[in-house]
Amino acid sequence: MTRWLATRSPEASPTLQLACRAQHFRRWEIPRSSYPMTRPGYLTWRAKLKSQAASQVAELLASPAVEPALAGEEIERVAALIRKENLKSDDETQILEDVACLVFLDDQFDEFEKKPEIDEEKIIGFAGRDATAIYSRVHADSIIQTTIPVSKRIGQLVTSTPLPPPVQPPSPPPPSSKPPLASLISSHDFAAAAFSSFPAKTFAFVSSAATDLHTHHANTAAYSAIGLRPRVLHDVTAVSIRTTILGHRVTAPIFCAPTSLGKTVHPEGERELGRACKSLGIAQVVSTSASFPLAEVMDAIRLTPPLPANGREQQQEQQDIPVFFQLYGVFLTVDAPVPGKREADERLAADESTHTPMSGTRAVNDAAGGALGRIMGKYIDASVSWADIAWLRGCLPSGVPIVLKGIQTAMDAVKAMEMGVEGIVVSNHGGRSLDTAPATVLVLLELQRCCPEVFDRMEVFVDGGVKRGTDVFKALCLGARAVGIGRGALYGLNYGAEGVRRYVEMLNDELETTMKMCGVTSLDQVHPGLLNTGAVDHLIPQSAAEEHPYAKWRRKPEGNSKL
Ligand SMILES: Cc1cc2nc3c(=O)[nH]c(=O)nc-3n(C[C@H](O)[C@H](O)[C@H](O)COP(=O)(O)O)c2cc1C
Repeated sequence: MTRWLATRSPEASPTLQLACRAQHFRRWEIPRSSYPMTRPGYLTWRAKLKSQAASQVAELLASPAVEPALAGEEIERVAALIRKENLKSDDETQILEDVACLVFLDDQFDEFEKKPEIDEEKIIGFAGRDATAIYSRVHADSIIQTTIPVSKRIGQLVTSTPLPPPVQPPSPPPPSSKPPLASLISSHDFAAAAFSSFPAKTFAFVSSAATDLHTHHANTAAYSAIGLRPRVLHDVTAVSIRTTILGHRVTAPIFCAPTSLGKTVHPEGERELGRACKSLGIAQVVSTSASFPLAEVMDAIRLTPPLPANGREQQQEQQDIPVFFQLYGVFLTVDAPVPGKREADERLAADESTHTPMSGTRAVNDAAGGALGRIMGKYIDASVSWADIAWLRGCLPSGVPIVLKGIQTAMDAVKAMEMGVEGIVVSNHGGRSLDTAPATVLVLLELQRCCPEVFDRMEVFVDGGVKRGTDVFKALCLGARAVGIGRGALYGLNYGAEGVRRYVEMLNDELETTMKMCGVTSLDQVHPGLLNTGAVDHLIPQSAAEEHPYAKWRRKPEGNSKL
């Protein structure tokens, strides 16, 4: 359906695209045999299919799991299209009907024609009436004659009727519906723009998270559940959000978290992200699964001219922008010994030419799908353990910091501190690894409660679900040195470096506003007392112990059972 929609209507609106993909939603639930094999039976069956698919799809689209959320009118429009309302007067409904017909011609016509009950008159009727009408609308004889080779017969029937002269489709195909960058003013706007303009597979790969998405949603929801305690009557004329990360000065406590396969979003992928980070004066962590080798990312960064210094005194920082990987430090991701099960990514086949030069692995599809996330599974070593941290330290030149990314409990934060690493990222991979793992801001609270000393002995970073300047502020109040942005940076990258800059500057502005409203002017003034965490306190473990607080029963080893 998607392919034929692109042919029939390259400029199809996002709602039409959705309706097109969803029009046969759970069709198998109402088999044709459940209605009499007569024409009235057929028509009733079709009407039932449409109304059931429309209401099920509307229900699904309204669920909180759908991100970014769709407006009620958009959902209603998708449902109306699936119901094929106003077929004669609504151009989009007509396009949807045409696409269904084209799919039939392409895929099912030959089988249909062979059925004994289908006589010549019906075929000629269908070809002369329906197919010719579509043909006239599409205005491109190549569609029927060349791209449906199996249906030669229909081609003959159609082309034997008088037709308007073929008109070439507009070239080049118009760009997908991407709103102008200047119209985007929130992280949600960027996500919506990505939804309407990324190819379906790219959006599935970037936005997806593990299984039922609980952790993915909890990351953001936990920030909303924490309240601010605004303080008034402080002089907040000038605020500074500058800080340092592992000894390097940066203009904001925000960094681009490592994300793989940047080319799926922008042809210059991580190189373009690097240009944006350099001109912003913020840190970038480059993934081992980047679309470019590290040296090429570094070249792009080196060649990026610094922007003129602005109010945040960027110029000095631009000489010293930390790129973490193997230069300024090593971020070792520890929360994904195996890839998470990301079903939205799994369901759509991957482009098998997608590969990651640093790991040397490539996308592969099979009957179950083709998650791009599987690429990582091909080189991750599930046997890596704490002992390897000491080994890694021995391999690195002295002074190169190690940061463990993916710490999710006080126990592991303490262990990391004892191993002497310079930093940790409290992260659950943006909810992409293990569903129902805790929201990361709650893990910061756990560290505050159970092992506050870690904040003095290492730099603690956090990522996951940060969508607002208030989120950044809350993380910093709870001891984070800086926050990582994963998906958001890729949604910005949809518009190139300029988009990433707009995205980060938008968060910076929101952060500054929050600081002013809370009566603080620099990041060394933030502290947990500026927050009300009452709504989540009961979720925070009481100690850094392995034991469950009260459930003590343990399974007996096999063989000792008295039963
Ligand atoms: C498309 C995508 C690819 C990612 N690839 C990596 C990766 O290669 N290595 C890694 O440590 N984390 C990876 N992550 C996780 C991010 O570094 C980060 O932890 C997460 O995205 C933060 O959550 P957020 O997207 O809600 O900001 C990836 C995340 C996304 C969305």
